[in-house]
Amino acid sequence: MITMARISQYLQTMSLVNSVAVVGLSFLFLLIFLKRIVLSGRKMGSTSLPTVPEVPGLPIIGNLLQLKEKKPHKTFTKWAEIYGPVYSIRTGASTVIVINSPETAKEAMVTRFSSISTRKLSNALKILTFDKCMVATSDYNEFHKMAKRYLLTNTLGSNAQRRHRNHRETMIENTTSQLHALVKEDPLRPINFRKIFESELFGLAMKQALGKNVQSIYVEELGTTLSRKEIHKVLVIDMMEGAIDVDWRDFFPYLKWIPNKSFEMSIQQKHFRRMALMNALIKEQMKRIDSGEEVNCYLDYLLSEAKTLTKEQIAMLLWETIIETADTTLVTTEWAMYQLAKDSTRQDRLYHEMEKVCGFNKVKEENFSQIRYLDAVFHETLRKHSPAPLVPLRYVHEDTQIGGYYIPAGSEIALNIYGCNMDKNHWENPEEWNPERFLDEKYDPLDLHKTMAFGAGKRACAGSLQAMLLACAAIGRLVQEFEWRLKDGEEEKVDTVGLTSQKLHPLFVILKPRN
Ligand code: HEM
Repeated sequence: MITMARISQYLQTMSLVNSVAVVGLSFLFLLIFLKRIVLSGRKMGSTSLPTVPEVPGLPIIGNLLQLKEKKPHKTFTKWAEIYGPVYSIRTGASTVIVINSPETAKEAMVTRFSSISTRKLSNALKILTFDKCMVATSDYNEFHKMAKRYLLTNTLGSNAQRRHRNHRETMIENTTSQLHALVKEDPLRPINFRKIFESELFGLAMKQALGKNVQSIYVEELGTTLSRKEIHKVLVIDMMEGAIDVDWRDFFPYLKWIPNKSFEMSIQQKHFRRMALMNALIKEQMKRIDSGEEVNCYLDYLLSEAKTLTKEQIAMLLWETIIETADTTLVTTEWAMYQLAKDSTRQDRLYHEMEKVCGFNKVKEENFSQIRYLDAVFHETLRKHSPAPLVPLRYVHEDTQIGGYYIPAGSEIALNIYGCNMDKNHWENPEEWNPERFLDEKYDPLDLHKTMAFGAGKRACAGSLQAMLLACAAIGRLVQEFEWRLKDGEEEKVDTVGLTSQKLHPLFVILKPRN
């Protein structure tokens, strides 16, 4: 009986095992079948294409250790020589497709834009951009379109730039007269060019945004009065530093439940101080507006036109124009003056070409299109010293293809503008600063996109016109007024720092006024 019972139990177990096995096997076959269908479906679409080459890395952390030094654009460019213009890396849990040639970058930014129009922000940038509440970091949505329209209409479009011309002229006059005063004091003393230009540029940024070049302000939420220098630090310097702060949880989102207190406190504090200061600056200007005094500036425009925006959104959009004006144009102008001070032959050439067009008159914006060499100096500086070397990461929200490779949804895209502008297949001797390359007939003097410096497509730089007008006016006038020479030992100081390619060491020059 016992044996029979055991046999029967055995048979029952076996039949259960069999049933489970049959169900299991059927499920497995179903999975294989479904996978085949999915794959064959993909084959018809983008996945008949090869996957991108991978840069070998380590388990779990991927390529993070290889990116320790803070200039990933340079590492990416070196890898492009080994793996080609499109390759993938792993930063912890994320796969990032890095694009390094002008052709593939244009394909990504223009042709494939609809599949990669959203942003992937680091934890620091999520806080500092008030969760994408800026034109430059928002996704391509209704907010973006509305905010960009406001920005172009009041500040950055060509009509708006015409209306702001007086600010540019004042800025250039102030810069040159301060330089003249310093040279008069001591003709041989090296001058810190950045100190003067940075302050003047920041003044212009505040006038365009708020209608006033504020010298100091009491900030109630901070319980203190901030000087002009402190205002610049809170709105520009701290923000640029915070933007590249790394939270290790960016790379391992599955560990986001582990607190990273020191990181959070530092970023939240920067954000709090920036918002407190913006609120105080806005409040002060509201008093002006309430007293009936209107000024052509972004604040007045947003308050009268953008009724649906919240107080925080207005503060963020105003701050956006301040930081964007104050940083990249400084980077470009400082590098251009470094190159010209280093190269007296090219400096003389620029001077004489301006003389041919303007005689002894001060160079004006109307003259720019006739002075091809000025345009060439500007574009060559943008190419060699790409102020925005990496575009903030984009997110691939549907399968797509770039450069003949299959790019799966869920990847992130890093557009290496520096790599595009240094691509040996596109530029002869890319390491050389050679404005003459842009004198070639094939370049249209009015084209602001001779290099990839301003990006491309729907998200191309909205401030390219302003950047060109400011940088060319400054470069032109500075060379008309002075002979530039680098301070001894300055030539080797070519290292960069930060999110943009700012010179690590401020530019020190010896100036000789021209008669
Ligand atoms: C030499 C100076 C500058 C360079 C090299 C530069 C570079 C860039 C680049 C590469 C992008 C594209 C980002 C992307 O594709 O995601 C961009 C976007 C943008 N830039 Fe600039 N920029 C400069 C100056 C300025 C200035 C002066 C402003 C404004 C005051 C400005 C405002 C913007 C805005 C609003 C966007 C976002 C456009 C959009 O998303 O539709 N930029 N810039």
